[in-house]
Amino acid sequence: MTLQKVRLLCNSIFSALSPQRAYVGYYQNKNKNKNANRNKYGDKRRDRGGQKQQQPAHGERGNYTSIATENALYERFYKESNLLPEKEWDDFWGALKRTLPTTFRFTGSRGHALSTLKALQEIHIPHLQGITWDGQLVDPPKALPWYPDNLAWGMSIGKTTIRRCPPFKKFQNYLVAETTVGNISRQEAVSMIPPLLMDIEPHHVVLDMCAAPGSKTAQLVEMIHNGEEAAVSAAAAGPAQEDLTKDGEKGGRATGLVIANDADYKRSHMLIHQTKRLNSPNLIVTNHDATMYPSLLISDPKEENKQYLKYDRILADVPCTGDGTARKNYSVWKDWNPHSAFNLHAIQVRILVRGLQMLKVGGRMVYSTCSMNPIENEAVVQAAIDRCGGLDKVEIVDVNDRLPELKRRPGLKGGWRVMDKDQKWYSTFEEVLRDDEGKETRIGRITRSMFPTETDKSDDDPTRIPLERCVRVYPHLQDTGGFFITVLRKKEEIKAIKPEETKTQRIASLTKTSVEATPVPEDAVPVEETTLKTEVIPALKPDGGSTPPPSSPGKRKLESDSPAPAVKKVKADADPESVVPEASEAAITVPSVVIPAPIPASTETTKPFDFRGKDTKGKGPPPEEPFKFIPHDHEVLQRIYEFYGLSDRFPKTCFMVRNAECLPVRAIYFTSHLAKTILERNEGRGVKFVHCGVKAFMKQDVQSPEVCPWRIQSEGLSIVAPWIGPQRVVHATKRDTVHALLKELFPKVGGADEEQAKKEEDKKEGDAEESKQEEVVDDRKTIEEIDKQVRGLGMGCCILKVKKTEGEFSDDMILPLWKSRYSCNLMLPKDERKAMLLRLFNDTSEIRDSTNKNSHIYREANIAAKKARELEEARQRGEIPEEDADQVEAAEAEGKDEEMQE
Ligand SMILES: C[S@@+](CC[C@H](N)C(=O)[O-])C[C@H]1O[C@@H](n2cnc3c(N)ncnc32)[C@H](O)[C@@H]1O
Repeated sequence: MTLQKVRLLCNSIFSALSPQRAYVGYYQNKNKNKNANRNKYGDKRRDRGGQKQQQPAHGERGNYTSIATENALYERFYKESNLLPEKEWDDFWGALKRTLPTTFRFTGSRGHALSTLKALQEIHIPHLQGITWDGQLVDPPKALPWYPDNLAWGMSIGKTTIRRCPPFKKFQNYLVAETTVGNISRQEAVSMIPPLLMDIEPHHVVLDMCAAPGSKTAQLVEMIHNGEEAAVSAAAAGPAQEDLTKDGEKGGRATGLVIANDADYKRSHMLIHQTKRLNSPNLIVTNHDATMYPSLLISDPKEENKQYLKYDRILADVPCTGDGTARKNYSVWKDWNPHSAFNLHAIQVRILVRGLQMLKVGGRMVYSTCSMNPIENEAVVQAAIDRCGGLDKVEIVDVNDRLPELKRRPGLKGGWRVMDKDQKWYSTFEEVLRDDEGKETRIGRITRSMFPTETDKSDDDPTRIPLERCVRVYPHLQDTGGFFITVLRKKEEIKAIKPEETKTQRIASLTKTSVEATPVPEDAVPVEETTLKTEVIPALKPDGGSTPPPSSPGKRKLESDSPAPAVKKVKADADPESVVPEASEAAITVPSVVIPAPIPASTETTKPFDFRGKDTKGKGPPPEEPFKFIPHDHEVLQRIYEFYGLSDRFPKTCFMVRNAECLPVRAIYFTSHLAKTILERNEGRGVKFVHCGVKAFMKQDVQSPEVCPWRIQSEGLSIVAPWIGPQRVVHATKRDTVHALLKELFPKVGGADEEQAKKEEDKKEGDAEESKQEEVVDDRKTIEEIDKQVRGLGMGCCILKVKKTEGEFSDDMILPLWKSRYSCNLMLPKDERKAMLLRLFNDTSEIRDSTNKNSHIYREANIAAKKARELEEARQRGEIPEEDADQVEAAEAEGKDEEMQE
């Protein structure tokens, strides 16, 4: 296995097992020196009084009773906020201090997820009931009652028990195996809620505005592909005329699209890793500031009446203080303060407003945070609805009847207060103004929109925003983190966005003088306004967007020691191409690209923080490789179609490569029609696309001209497999067949007659060494059910179709197979084989390699693998230019069979 592959595998295992830790890791790196003395929970093992903390038992999950889960201000804030009835306080606070149970979700298509779940329910759960360990009853994992189809589970058992207690140890092996191959994803329970309330259908165009690390994006993508397997199978089996959908996709494929975006360049790449395992051609990843997300062109750029993409569904899982994550995030206890939310409030409102602008009329937008603070929640919803023109334009959807088993509390109708940095409570903005006495210390950070506007309105006042329709989830209700969700529906097109109140205006109301009469130094303004003639997307530069994005807080946790952005005024540069055409638009005010510092003023520095994790003076990220679609009559595509007998109903126009010359040299990717339209129409407009397409075919060196050098890449298997002609398909139904293929590397095909013929041929050629090797006895058995079929196949890549049959398999399966001269081999990594053996056969024994590696059967693969290793080493020494890297990949592919054994 090459170093690069080892690195990639480690990364994906790491992020699959623990997306949250992957995120924390990124920030931990940034703060490496500062945190050098900290333990794995982020504390210094000392409480505030300097006492050494008690260490958790070796191997046990961090127990928050043993580290300082105390922050008097955090406690006071929520106690005095009166979010909950007094009698619930102890439960709430007690839950917040306990370690969060581990929760996980079965991923992939519904059918696939259900079959992985079946193994849990049938093989493991029966053995995990009524077990006592160290004299205590151990809780078995339990399905989260509110999650559909039992596809999400939780467990509170500690690691030591899992390791030592045999039934749990076996269960742990299953969890690790399935997580490694991406069938199970660890995700916090509350974080699974927002996508479930979005009502996504396979034709929807969905935008995930703040998507990294991508656990919710994964849910959205799965929803887009819901039912696709069955639809594609039916279409492939049915007549050609019936499967053309209105959106131009044929063959039952989902026509929708998910665009996942994150403003942080590094985190947008984390997003790619997280979603790659889904192998979706209906996904695009972008890297933009969501407050100014660009309008994407979908009409021909030359057309006069330009059309821009509008979304059926939008998720804004915005950056927030994350104070609902205290059960897993030690920094909340350490760093919480009331003013962290102040700067975030403005960004959150802008993200929500921008989302509502881009939403289709009738479309749904979900706003969520993992904070419990009303300033980041109800206040944001209220302000965004107001800025969009009120309840005529946007309504809050009542989702009380959804997920009936989910325990929740209604949003706050009003009455919340704002605590300033001196820990003083304010009920109205006017009180702040009065207190400020012209010193302008408070109003710089506290804005009018943070206060409730609906408190005094009666329930039947039609102008009252029904904030109680928002959803609050508290830790003690069902042993989760704290979370906030609101579902919004756009009722009418939003023609104008009401301006945010500027600091100038705030000061004007304070001093009771006119706005004009109150000059304010520009560099002291944390939030700017720019009045433009039309609704504008950010200035997109034709350089592919190398302009650094503006600063903003990273994830929900505020980085109190990150360098803060200098507050500066940025010109909102109206690109006429980027304007959303809206009839009768008068002057519309949009926020400029200035984003306030995410941290208290006292820690601000003048050095701008760059999302890319580099100083803005640095070079920035490398430009993304362009996305170029291959002409449908290209000879390479013709060869592929011919070799695999691909149906004419499979689209030839959606294959692309990642090089400016549009040359299929190494990998060919497949995308959906809509993704293609968006990539092509927005080329050169400065939209920062960082990912799209599923690797469908990879080039490799082949010895014989009749073998197609383009093998099907496992990522693209489920996309192309239904359309492959009979000449490259092997059929199986029996459990024994699949078991033998998984269990053994390179099982033999062909009878003794062919073996003998080969030996004689070798002898004739006088290959002494080869003859010597042939003397080694090859005692492998052929696999009866497929032996004849495989013998009849030409060499090269093919697929194994396993059909569900009574008493054998309950689900259909498709697996990649490679036919060599005298053997065949499933092209599956060892981890995947092991997971399947465990899932399908409850078999944990080692994979057999009864082959003689020196025999002629392996010679070709061994040579190729050696060549691949040498080339990779040379590349690492810098002896091979990157443009020749495809040779390395090809050699690797050739040696893939051999690699599977390593
Ligand atoms: C709460 S996290 C999102 C978690 C994600 N939805 C998930 O389920 O995995 C917020 C994300 O917003 C990103 N972010 C912060 N400011 C942003 C902005 N102005 N525009 C877009 N993304 C932003 C952060 O980099 C972070 O990845």
